[in-house]
Amino acid sequence: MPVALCTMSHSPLMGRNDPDASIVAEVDAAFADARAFIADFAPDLVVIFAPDHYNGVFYDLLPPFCIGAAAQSVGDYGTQAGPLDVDRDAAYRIARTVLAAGVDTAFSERMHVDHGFAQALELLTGSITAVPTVPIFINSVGEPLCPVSRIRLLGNAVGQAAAALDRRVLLVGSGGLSHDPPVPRLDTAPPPVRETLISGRNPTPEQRAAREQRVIDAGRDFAAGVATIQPLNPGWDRNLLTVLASGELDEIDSWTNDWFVEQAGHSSHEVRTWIAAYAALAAQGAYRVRSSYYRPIPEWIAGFAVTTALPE
Ligand SMILES: O=C(O)/C=C/C(=O)/C=C/C=C(\O)C(=O)O
Ligand SMILES: [Fe+2]
Repeated sequence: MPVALCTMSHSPLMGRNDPDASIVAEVDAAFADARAFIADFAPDLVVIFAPDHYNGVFYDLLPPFCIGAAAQSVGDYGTQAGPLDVDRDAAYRIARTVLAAGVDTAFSERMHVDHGFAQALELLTGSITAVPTVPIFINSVGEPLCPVSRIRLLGNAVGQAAAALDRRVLLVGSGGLSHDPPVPRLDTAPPPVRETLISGRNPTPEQRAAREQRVIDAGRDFAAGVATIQPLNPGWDRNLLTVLASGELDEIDSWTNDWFVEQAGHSSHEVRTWIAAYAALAAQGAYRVRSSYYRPIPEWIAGFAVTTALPE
């Protein structure tokens, strides 16, 4: 069945701590191109892989993956709040195929998602309900993480499931390339923050605003060169884009989780969502990258990229 792919970095700092207007215009043009590509493809189902940033998934029960049969967006960083238009039947069909392939995904009838999903759906399709969706969470933040080789297997199984649906399926991956924003970590967080990582659902508006302001401040400091967070790594980012475009995805299996962090920061694990989306596309045969935009954008704490691809 027809498939197409669009992968994109997200950043909660877009519109909150913008780079020079010429760079914003360049990114806007990349998204306009992606939207035109998607409109031309006319998907009737979006399968989106995205991470969570302790808004929907916590250490009280932290699976490596979760397929949502129903999901609602928490509305962080000004993204749309409320239910996604989840295609429940497609979600179950995909989950059955993934489990049959030996990939032990979790499953949810009440998934909570954050800007990782919502920003991508809004930017690419106009809203969180524009096209029926199957949201697939990939843990990219809460260590310990599974080896990245499992992500390729997940993507492959999702791609096989997508092929068996009689649908026009857009595969989306949402996550930054090299970046190390100040997402708290369980082993270094002070006790009150640690508790929010374990069970922090439904913060008060004041608590959410304080978290968001901390990230905005970090973006300002990073762009000013005075933040203590890890630099972006454009060389690493460009190599990743080259490998994804080459179709030689099994090369990625040897990359260790520590190497991702050393090279590209903790949140570079978010490229798991890209790897899954490309592996899903590869499940249907050879593919060709149709467009690839990249720029390191310190104001957004992001190696920022947007790609589109189609089967050959
Ligand atoms: O500080 C917190 O509690 C949360 C921080 C974030 O949610 C940061 C998110 C940053 C991204 O999504 C990104 O990929 O840069
Ligand atoms: Fe993120």
